[in-house]
Amino acid sequence: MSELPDPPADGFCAEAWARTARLREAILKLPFNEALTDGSLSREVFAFYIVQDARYLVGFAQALSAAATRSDDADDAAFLAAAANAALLEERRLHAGYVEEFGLTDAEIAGVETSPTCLAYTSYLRACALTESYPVLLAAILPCFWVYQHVGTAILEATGGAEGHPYEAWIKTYADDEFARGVLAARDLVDKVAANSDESTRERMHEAFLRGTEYEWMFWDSAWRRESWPTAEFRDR
Ligand SMILES: Cc1ncc(CN)c(N)n1
Repeated sequence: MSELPDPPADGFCAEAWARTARLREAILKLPFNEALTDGSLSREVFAFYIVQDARYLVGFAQALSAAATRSDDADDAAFLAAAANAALLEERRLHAGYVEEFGLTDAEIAGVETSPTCLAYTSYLRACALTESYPVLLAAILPCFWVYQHVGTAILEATGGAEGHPYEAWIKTYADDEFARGVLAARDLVDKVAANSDESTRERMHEAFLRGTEYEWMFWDSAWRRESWPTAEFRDR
Protein backbone atom coordinates (compact mmCIF):
# COMPACT_ATOMS: atom_id res chain seq x y z
CA MET A 1 0.00 0.00 0.00
CA SER A 2 1.37 3.43 -0.91
CA GLU A 3 1.40 6.46 1.40
CA LEU A 4 -1.94 8.22 1.53
CA PRO A 5 -2.28 11.62 3.18
CA ASP A 6 -3.94 11.60 6.62
CA PRO A 7 -7.50 12.99 6.50
CA PRO A 8 -8.24 16.04 8.70
CA ALA A 9 -8.91 15.13 12.36
CA ASP A 10 -11.69 17.69 12.65
CA GLY A 11 -14.36 19.22 10.42
CA PHE A 12 -17.69 17.86 9.18
CA CYS A 13 -16.43 14.45 8.01
CA ALA A 14 -14.58 13.63 11.22
CA GLU A 15 -17.72 14.45 13.19
CA ALA A 16 -20.05 12.56 10.82
CA TRP A 17 -17.76 9.51 11.07
CA ALA A 18 -17.74 9.67 14.87
CA ARG A 19 -21.55 10.01 14.99
CA THR A 20 -22.00 6.83 12.92
CA ALA A 21 -19.40 4.62 14.65
CA ARG A 22 -21.90 2.13 16.12
CA LEU A 23 -23.72 1.76 12.84
CA ARG A 24 -20.44 1.07 11.05
CA GLU A 25 -19.52 -1.60 13.58
CA ALA A 26 -22.93 -3.16 12.94
CA ILE A 27 -22.23 -3.09 9.19
CA LEU A 28 -19.04 -5.13 9.63
CA LYS A 29 -20.97 -7.65 11.74
CA LEU A 30 -23.77 -8.15 9.21
CA PRO A 31 -24.10 -11.83 8.18
CA PHE A 32 -23.46 -10.80 4.55
CA ASN A 33 -20.15 -9.14 5.41
CA GLU A 34 -19.04 -11.87 7.82
CA ALA A 35 -19.71 -14.50 5.16
CA LEU A 36 -18.01 -12.31 2.53
CA THR A 37 -14.97 -12.13 4.81
CA ASP A 38 -14.66 -15.85 5.51
CA GLY A 39 -15.49 -16.71 1.89
CA SER A 40 -18.59 -18.75 2.78
CA LEU A 41 -21.02 -16.31 1.11
CA SER A 42 -23.06 -18.33 -1.37
CA ARG A 43 -22.90 -17.52 -5.07
CA GLU A 44 -26.69 -17.14 -5.08
CA VAL A 45 -26.61 -14.40 -2.46
CA PHE A 46 -23.62 -12.66 -4.04
CA ALA A 47 -25.24 -12.86 -7.49
CA PHE A 48 -28.42 -11.28 -6.09
CA TYR A 49 -26.30 -8.53 -4.53
CA ILE A 50 -24.42 -7.92 -7.80
CA VAL A 51 -27.65 -7.57 -9.79
CA GLN A 52 -29.10 -5.12 -7.26
CA ASP A 53 -25.83 -3.22 -7.01
CA ALA A 54 -25.56 -2.75 -10.78
CA ARG A 55 -28.95 -1.02 -10.60
CA TYR A 56 -27.96 0.95 -7.52
CA LEU A 57 -24.87 2.25 -9.31
CA VAL A 58 -27.03 3.90 -11.98
CA GLY A 59 -28.89 5.90 -9.30
CA PHE A 60 -25.63 6.69 -7.50
CA ALA A 61 -24.06 7.94 -10.75
CA GLN A 62 -27.15 10.05 -11.47
CA ALA A 63 -26.83 11.69 -8.04
CA LEU A 64 -23.12 12.34 -8.66
CA SER A 65 -23.87 13.80 -12.10
CA ALA A 66 -26.55 16.05 -10.59
CA ALA A 67 -24.04 17.23 -7.98
CA ALA A 68 -21.54 17.96 -10.78
CA THR A 69 -24.06 20.17 -12.55
CA ARG A 70 -24.67 22.10 -9.32
CA SER A 71 -21.04 22.82 -8.51
CA ASP A 72 -19.69 26.22 -9.52
CA ASP A 73 -16.09 25.04 -9.07
CA ALA A 74 -14.66 23.46 -12.24
CA ASP A 75 -12.31 21.08 -10.37
CA ASP A 76 -15.08 19.87 -8.05
CA ALA A 77 -17.47 19.41 -10.99
CA ALA A 78 -14.78 17.42 -12.83
CA PHE A 79 -14.20 15.22 -9.75
CA LEU A 80 -17.93 14.48 -9.36
CA ALA A 81 -18.40 13.79 -13.07
CA ALA A 82 -15.35 11.47 -13.07
CA ALA A 83 -16.72 9.64 -10.01
CA ALA A 84 -20.04 9.12 -11.85
CA ASN A 85 -18.10 7.77 -14.81
CA ALA A 86 -16.07 5.40 -12.58
CA ALA A 87 -19.26 4.06 -10.94
CA LEU A 88 -20.84 3.38 -14.33
CA LEU A 89 -17.75 1.94 -16.01
CA GLU A 90 -15.23 0.57 -13.49
CA GLU A 91 -17.55 -0.71 -10.75
CA ARG A 92 -19.99 -2.14 -13.28
CA ARG A 93 -17.04 -3.83 -15.02
CA LEU A 94 -16.30 -5.55 -11.71
CA HIS A 95 -19.92 -6.72 -11.65
CA ALA A 96 -19.74 -7.87 -15.26
CA GLY A 97 -16.78 -10.10 -14.31
CA TYR A 98 -18.93 -11.87 -11.71
CA VAL A 99 -21.90 -12.09 -14.08
CA GLU A 100 -19.61 -13.92 -16.53
CA GLU A 101 -18.03 -16.10 -13.83
CA PHE A 102 -21.46 -17.14 -12.52
CA GLY A 103 -22.80 -17.63 -16.05
CA LEU A 104 -25.80 -15.35 -15.44
CA THR A 105 -27.86 -14.80 -18.58
CA ASP A 106 -29.57 -11.53 -19.53
CA ALA A 107 -32.92 -13.25 -19.02
CA GLU A 108 -31.94 -14.38 -15.51
CA ILE A 109 -30.80 -10.87 -14.60
CA ALA A 110 -33.96 -9.30 -16.02
CA GLY A 111 -35.99 -11.80 -13.97
CA VAL A 112 -34.56 -10.45 -10.70
CA GLU A 113 -36.87 -7.73 -9.46
CA THR A 114 -35.28 -4.58 -8.03
CA SER A 115 -35.57 -5.02 -4.26
CA PRO A 116 -37.54 -2.60 -2.05
CA THR A 117 -34.30 -1.50 -0.36
CA CYS A 118 -32.43 -0.96 -3.64
CA LEU A 119 -35.35 1.11 -4.93
CA ALA A 120 -35.60 3.05 -1.65
CA TYR A 121 -31.87 3.86 -1.56
CA THR A 122 -31.65 4.97 -5.20
CA SER A 123 -34.91 6.91 -4.84
CA TYR A 124 -33.49 8.65 -1.78
CA LEU A 125 -30.35 9.69 -3.67
CA ARG A 126 -32.41 10.89 -6.64
CA ALA A 127 -34.75 12.81 -4.31
CA CYS A 128 -31.74 14.51 -2.67
CA ALA A 129 -30.51 15.44 -6.14
CA LEU A 130 -33.86 17.02 -6.99
CA THR A 131 -34.97 18.60 -3.75
CA GLU A 132 -32.01 19.11 -1.43
CA SER A 133 -29.27 21.74 -1.40
CA TYR A 134 -25.87 20.94 -2.92
CA PRO A 135 -24.21 20.45 0.53
CA VAL A 136 -26.93 18.00 1.67
CA LEU A 137 -26.75 16.09 -1.62
CA LEU A 138 -22.98 15.69 -1.19
CA ALA A 139 -23.41 14.46 2.39
CA ALA A 140 -25.97 11.87 1.24
CA ILE A 141 -23.55 10.59 -1.42
CA LEU A 142 -20.46 10.40 0.82
CA PRO A 143 -21.26 7.12 2.66
CA CYS A 144 -21.40 5.36 -0.74
CA PHE A 145 -17.69 6.08 -1.10
CA TRP A 146 -16.50 5.96 2.46
CA VAL A 147 -18.39 2.98 3.91
CA TYR A 148 -17.31 0.78 0.97
CA GLN A 149 -13.67 1.74 1.48
CA HIS A 150 -14.03 1.01 5.21
CA VAL A 151 -15.60 -2.41 4.58
CA GLY A 152 -13.21 -3.32 1.74
CA THR A 153 -10.16 -2.39 3.84
CA ALA A 154 -11.45 -4.25 6.92
CA ILE A 155 -12.06 -7.39 4.87
CA LEU A 156 -8.67 -7.12 3.13
CA GLU A 157 -6.98 -6.96 6.53
CA ALA A 158 -9.08 -9.78 7.99
CA THR A 159 -8.21 -12.03 5.04
CA GLY A 160 -4.50 -11.17 5.11
CA GLY A 161 -4.56 -9.65 1.62
CA ALA A 162 -7.42 -11.64 0.05
CA GLU A 163 -5.09 -13.67 -2.24
CA GLY A 164 -7.08 -16.55 -3.72
CA HIS A 165 -10.22 -15.49 -1.85
CA PRO A 166 -13.45 -16.33 -3.76
CA TYR A 167 -14.37 -12.62 -3.76
CA GLU A 168 -10.82 -11.30 -4.18
CA ALA A 169 -11.66 -8.88 -7.02
CA TRP A 170 -14.49 -7.26 -5.04
CA ILE A 171 -12.37 -6.90 -1.88
CA LYS A 172 -9.37 -5.49 -3.75
CA THR A 173 -11.49 -2.97 -5.67
CA TYR A 174 -12.74 -1.30 -2.50
CA ALA A 175 -9.51 -1.69 -0.50
CA ASP A 176 -7.45 -0.24 -3.35
CA ASP A 177 -5.36 2.95 -2.91
CA GLU A 178 -6.99 4.47 -5.99
CA PHE A 179 -10.43 4.04 -4.41
CA ALA A 180 -9.07 5.46 -1.12
CA ARG A 181 -7.76 8.53 -2.96
CA GLY A 182 -11.25 9.11 -4.37
CA VAL A 183 -12.71 8.84 -0.86
CA LEU A 184 -10.20 11.38 0.47
CA ALA A 185 -11.07 13.77 -2.36
CA ALA A 186 -14.79 13.34 -1.66
CA ARG A 187 -14.19 14.01 2.04
CA ASP A 188 -12.13 17.14 1.29
CA LEU A 189 -14.95 18.43 -0.91
CA VAL A 190 -17.63 17.74 1.72
CA ASP A 191 -15.50 19.36 4.45
CA LYS A 192 -14.97 22.44 2.29
CA VAL A 193 -18.67 22.77 1.44
CA ALA A 194 -19.71 22.18 5.08
CA ALA A 195 -17.28 24.84 6.31
CA ASN A 196 -18.99 27.34 3.99
CA SER A 197 -22.52 26.33 5.11
CA ASP A 198 -24.60 27.61 7.99
CA GLU A 199 -25.30 25.55 11.11
CA SER A 200 -28.77 24.35 10.07
CA THR A 201 -27.44 23.16 6.70
CA ARG A 202 -24.64 21.31 8.47
CA GLU A 203 -27.20 19.58 10.68
CA ARG A 204 -29.17 18.54 7.58
CA MET A 205 -25.89 17.25 6.14
CA HIS A 206 -25.40 15.08 9.24
CA GLU A 207 -28.93 13.70 8.84
CA ALA A 208 -28.22 12.88 5.19
CA PHE A 209 -24.88 11.23 6.02
CA LEU A 210 -26.59 9.12 8.68
CA ARG A 211 -29.43 8.18 6.34
CA GLY A 212 -26.98 7.17 3.59
CA THR A 213 -25.03 5.03 6.09
CA GLU A 214 -28.28 3.43 7.25
CA TYR A 215 -29.14 2.58 3.65
CA GLU A 216 -25.70 0.96 3.28
CA TRP A 217 -26.52 -1.28 6.26
CA MET A 218 -29.93 -2.05 4.77
CA PHE A 219 -28.51 -2.82 1.33
CA TRP A 220 -26.26 -5.64 2.59
CA ASP A 221 -28.98 -6.90 4.90
CA SER A 222 -31.50 -6.97 2.04
CA ALA A 223 -29.06 -8.82 -0.22
CA TRP A 224 -28.45 -11.43 2.50
CA ARG A 225 -32.23 -12.01 2.74
CA ARG A 226 -32.60 -11.80 -1.08
CA GLU A 227 -35.32 -9.32 -0.30
CA SER A 228 -38.47 -9.45 -2.37
CA TRP A 229 -41.70 -7.46 -2.40
CA PRO A 230 -44.05 -8.82 0.30
CA THR A 231 -46.95 -7.62 -1.88
CA ALA A 232 -45.86 -9.57 -4.97
CA GLU A 233 -48.41 -12.33 -4.35
CA PHE A 234 -51.28 -9.82 -4.71
CA ARG A 235 -50.31 -8.64 -8.18
CA ASP A 236 -52.78 -9.33 -10.94
CA ARG A 237 -50.28 -9.51 -13.79
C1 LIG B 1 -24.91 -0.02 -2.23
C2 LIG B 1 -23.56 0.49 -2.66
N1 LIG B 1 -23.00 1.53 -1.99
C3 LIG B 1 -21.77 1.98 -2.39
C4 LIG B 1 -21.07 1.42 -3.41
C5 LIG B 1 -19.71 1.89 -3.79
N2 LIG B 1 -19.78 2.83 -4.85
C6 LIG B 1 -21.68 0.37 -4.08
N3 LIG B 1 -21.08 -0.26 -5.11
N4 LIG B 1 -22.92 -0.12 -3.69
